[in-house]
Amino acid sequence: MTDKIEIILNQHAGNGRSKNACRTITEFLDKISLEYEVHLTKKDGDAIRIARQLADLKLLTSKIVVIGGDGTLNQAVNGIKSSHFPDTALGYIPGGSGNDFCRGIKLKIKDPVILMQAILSMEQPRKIDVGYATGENFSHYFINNIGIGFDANTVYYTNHSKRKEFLNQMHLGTLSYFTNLLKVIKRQPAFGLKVTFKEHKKYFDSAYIVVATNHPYFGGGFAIDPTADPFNHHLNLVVVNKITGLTFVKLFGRLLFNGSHLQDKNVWHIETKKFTLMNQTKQQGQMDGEELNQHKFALTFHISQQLFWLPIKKEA
Ligand SMILES: Nc1ncnc2c1ncn2[C@@H]1O[C@H](COP(=O)(O)OP(=O)(O)OP(=O)(O)O)[C@@H](O)[C@H]1O
Repeated sequence: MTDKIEIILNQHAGNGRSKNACRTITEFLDKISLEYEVHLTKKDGDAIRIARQLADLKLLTSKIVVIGGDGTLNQAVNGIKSSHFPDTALGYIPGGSGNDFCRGIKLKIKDPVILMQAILSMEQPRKIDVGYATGENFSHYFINNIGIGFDANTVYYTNHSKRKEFLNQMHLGTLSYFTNLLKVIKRQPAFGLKVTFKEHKKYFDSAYIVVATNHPYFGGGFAIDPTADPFNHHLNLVVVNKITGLTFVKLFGRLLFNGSHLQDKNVWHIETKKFTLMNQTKQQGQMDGEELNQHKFALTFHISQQLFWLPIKKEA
């Protein structure tokens, strides 16, 4: 029996989409006379702190529900994992611009109130894979992916572009990503990369796109690895070598059209429980669409799980 909803809201996510979703949900909760409290994020990192504090209260008859984009959900998961009760479940109403996590877990319900009703009716939470990356001064869970190079650079340009807000307002977040993608094609250099997995070491002289991913999607719906599955207790790693001109366009077309880019000679991918990545020159990084800035990353990736109040058929 749920007698209260603790809402973690990032009202800036999705250019107002989260704020609107929260309004309709609180109207619905008022209507059914269910108690709730809205915990607003005011700055970066707030969703970590709020989720941790709520989990530490071990509220047995409340459900915590996040309303925001993938970045806000990422923070809430990290807050739960760093609490004294890391098995605390999280509900989620997507309100971002990309919403890759919900696409990746094949969440069918789009209407926030119907989703809230489904969350309320759930008696048992579902387990879904999340990634976990560690390095020197780095220890984070991620729900979608961590990318080094091309896609991270695209996130960087998208976040710093004046057109993002305009395109988001027009509900064209993916287009915003796409136009910046063209800019990055010109600017992203090739870089050296070392990958270690199982007993193997693999070196790339000219890595270009490097994505460790929990499910197929990045950038608001691009299926970088259509074979990735957020329920199989594995992470996938995709490395694309530097390609230019027509080769790039053709490969990108295959990615959009049928996912056959994975078979191209310039693309390498694995599916495994654990691997390490080291890039030899400083590159931009991204985690669930948030900038990690430029680093020579040395990260070990593991698979982990998080409990969610989300009505999905499959479970990890
Ligand atoms: N009150 C706030 N003001 C400004 N930024 C905030 C606030 N609260 C959280 N943030 C920042 O918002 C970012 C998270 O945005 P989020 O990813 O949830 O939305 P989005 O980018 O619109 O969605 P998506 O990632 O799904 O495209 C984080 O960087 C977080 O620190």
